[in-house]
Amino acid sequence: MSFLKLDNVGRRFGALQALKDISISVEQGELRAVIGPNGAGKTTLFNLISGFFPPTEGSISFAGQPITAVSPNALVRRGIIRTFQITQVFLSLTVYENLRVAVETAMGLQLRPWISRATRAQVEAKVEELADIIRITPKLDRIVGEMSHGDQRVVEVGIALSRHPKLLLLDEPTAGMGDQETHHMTDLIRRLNKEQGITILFVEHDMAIVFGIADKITVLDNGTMLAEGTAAEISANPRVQSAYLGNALEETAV
Ligand SMILES: Nc1ncnc2c1ncn2[C@@H]1O[C@H](COP(=O)(O)OP(=O)(O)OP(=O)(O)O)[C@@H](O)[C@H]1O
Repeated sequence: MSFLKLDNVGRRFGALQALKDISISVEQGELRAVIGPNGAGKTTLFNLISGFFPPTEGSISFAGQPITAVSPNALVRRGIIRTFQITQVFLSLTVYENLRVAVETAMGLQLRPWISRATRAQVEAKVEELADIIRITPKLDRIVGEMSHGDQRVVEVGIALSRHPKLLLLDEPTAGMGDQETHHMTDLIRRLNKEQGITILFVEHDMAIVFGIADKITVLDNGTMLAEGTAAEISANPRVQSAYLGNALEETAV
């Protein structure tokens, strides 16, 4: 059984057919990249999966349950987390404080006037665990607003993790990052998938990253699904080459 399944999904905005006849199956534990030129429909696809708006055609299921018309908040509770959706990075707070607020919120503690010492210790342990996973421990006392863009996005991922995602949707996770930050984020994505077992769908323009880490790649073009397959299959697909990859493939020498 597919973990995430889209059956003939389409989305119209008035006269514009932004997505048409999209059928995708993602297995549990998969690391799936979604690629395509600007306007191909990648963000629209994420909006549909995360419940921002429903498809105008077709159906979506997750973990065997239909989710076609389920609200974003209900989907978060079911484990579908899109980074910005729950990302409330407080720029004036430290990394530690941001993670602590996220953990307290996830544990339903935010409205409690008083938290026991045992619960406080539990929160602290969880914050330290998250910091360790995202490799931010040395920067826990830094004010988030004073950190680099790359570090801020890593903190966002840490906050997303506090909600125990089963399916994590990352929209251009390395956009605007330098080499070192890109490497950190790419390594984080891979570890979340391989070590934490989180199924991940990510939109990415950097083909070296896509071909380097994705188990499978879905290629969208002009609202339709052009191809789906492993890196080797996609790089050998003539339709993909002519529609999108072209020189990018030669440059990464896949
Ligand atoms: N809410 C909306 N209302 C109207 N049109 C929309 C809406 N969202 C997306 N579109 C249109 O749907 C098409 C697909 O857009 P989408 O943002 O999904 O593409 P994309 O692949 O994410 O592009 P990019 O790589 O530039 O982010 C575009 O023509 C866009 O203008």
